[in-house]
Amino acid sequence: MTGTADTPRRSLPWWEAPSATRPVDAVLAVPGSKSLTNRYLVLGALAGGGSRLRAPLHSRDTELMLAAVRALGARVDEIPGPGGFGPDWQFTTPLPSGPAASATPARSVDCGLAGTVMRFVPPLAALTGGPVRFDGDEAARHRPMGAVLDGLRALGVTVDDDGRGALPFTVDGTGAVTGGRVVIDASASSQFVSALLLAAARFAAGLRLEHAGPPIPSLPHVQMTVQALRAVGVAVDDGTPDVWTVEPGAVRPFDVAIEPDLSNAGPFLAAALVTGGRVTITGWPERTTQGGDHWRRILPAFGATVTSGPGRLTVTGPARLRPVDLDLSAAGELAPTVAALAAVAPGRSRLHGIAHLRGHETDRLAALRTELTRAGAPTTETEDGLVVDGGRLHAADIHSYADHRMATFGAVLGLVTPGTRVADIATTAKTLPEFPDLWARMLTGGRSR
Ligand SMILES: O=C(O)C1=C[C@@H](OP(=O)(O)O)[C@@H](O)[C@H](O)C1
Ligand SMILES: C=C(OP(=O)(O)O)C(=O)O
Repeated sequence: MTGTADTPRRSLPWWEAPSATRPVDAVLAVPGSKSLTNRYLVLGALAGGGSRLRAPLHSRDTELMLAAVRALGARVDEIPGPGGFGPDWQFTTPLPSGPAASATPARSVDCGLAGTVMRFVPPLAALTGGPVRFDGDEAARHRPMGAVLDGLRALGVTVDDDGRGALPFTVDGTGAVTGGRVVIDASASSQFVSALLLAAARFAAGLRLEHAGPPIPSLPHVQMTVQALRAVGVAVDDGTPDVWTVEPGAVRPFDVAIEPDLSNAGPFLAAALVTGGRVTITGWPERTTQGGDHWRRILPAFGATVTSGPGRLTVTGPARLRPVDLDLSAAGELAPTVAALAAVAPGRSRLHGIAHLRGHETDRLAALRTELTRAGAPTTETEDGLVVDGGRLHAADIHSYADHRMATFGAVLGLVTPGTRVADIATTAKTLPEFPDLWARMLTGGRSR
């Protein structure tokens, strides 16, 4: 997979983005959270047998995580689930730990373009005996991960890479990790912290993790990690900012229902705003650590009305969107959808706190600047965000850079610009393979589940 903001891939099929002929009015269920699914796959590999994920997300990122924990020796069965989005996953055997019985051939983990796989799995690999080679898509080799590799080295783990602090690399586990104190700079990704915390209860001395550097982005995701660990009996102290202590101990088997992915709900909610319509997402949790819950604060800034009832969230669009000035540091993964809304809102919008998006699936600040400008919303990059002059969009061919959220960003623009095409809509399979179908259902006033 290649393509940067300035040299997008050119040979991909184009998707004719449907435009909205009337305000959308739909009630939709979205599949499970990528972030929760991949955390519980890691925790299931560390817990005793029997752990079950109900209604997990089935998508490229989660199938890659499943394949990774299986490659490391965990056994996971598929069990028919009640929902409409695929089977449950049940662990029968966790990861083997301790030294390899004899010299084992290197196992390999394909990270695809999944940040959660490339960051969360190396500490697991260190707990198993023998070498594990990690690689992924070409674009994944540009995503930062030096803090995880250096953190593991500081904890006594052997890691071989080519010195760039990125894929590909090999973790040569002895079957045990000493653990102790480690200091990292997690300003490029909250996943660096989550990665080390998730496996830490199995380190002999546990972990005292300290962050030193500019602020950590996406902090709700760290809170999600802490909460998931506590739910499976792991003692975590997060009482001091930028310091986490994890006590060594067992990870308890669990039975967990995965919440819907609230970040993936975003483009559907955005459809209500740009068409002056109404969209309800079912299964919206009352309390959650998902960054996608920030839609409740973000969408009203554009003039939308957000109401929630038991297990649902309804968004009603205004007659005309207002421009915004938003700090998205807590929920950077929402930025492409927010940028699409800013492009529709007449006037100048400013998005900040998202410098780390340069290390996401693609350099998202460059990609958004390029595509917004192409579609008639002149956009400039700042040190940590974007300035978007919205309100005068026209049809365009939107490049998606192998980035699921750039593809759904294009779909939102397409609602209000007949003739818009989006490259490689299939890239949405990273976290939402059902996207084109759900989008079509939304536009025909559909209900799902
Ligand atoms: O831990 C997680 O599940 C995630 C953390 C965030 O990463 P960053 O901190 O790199 O933004 C988020 O953007 C990503 O989509 C998922
Ligand atoms: C940044 C994202 O993904 P990843 O988990 O690959 O970092 C994302 O989904 O927006």
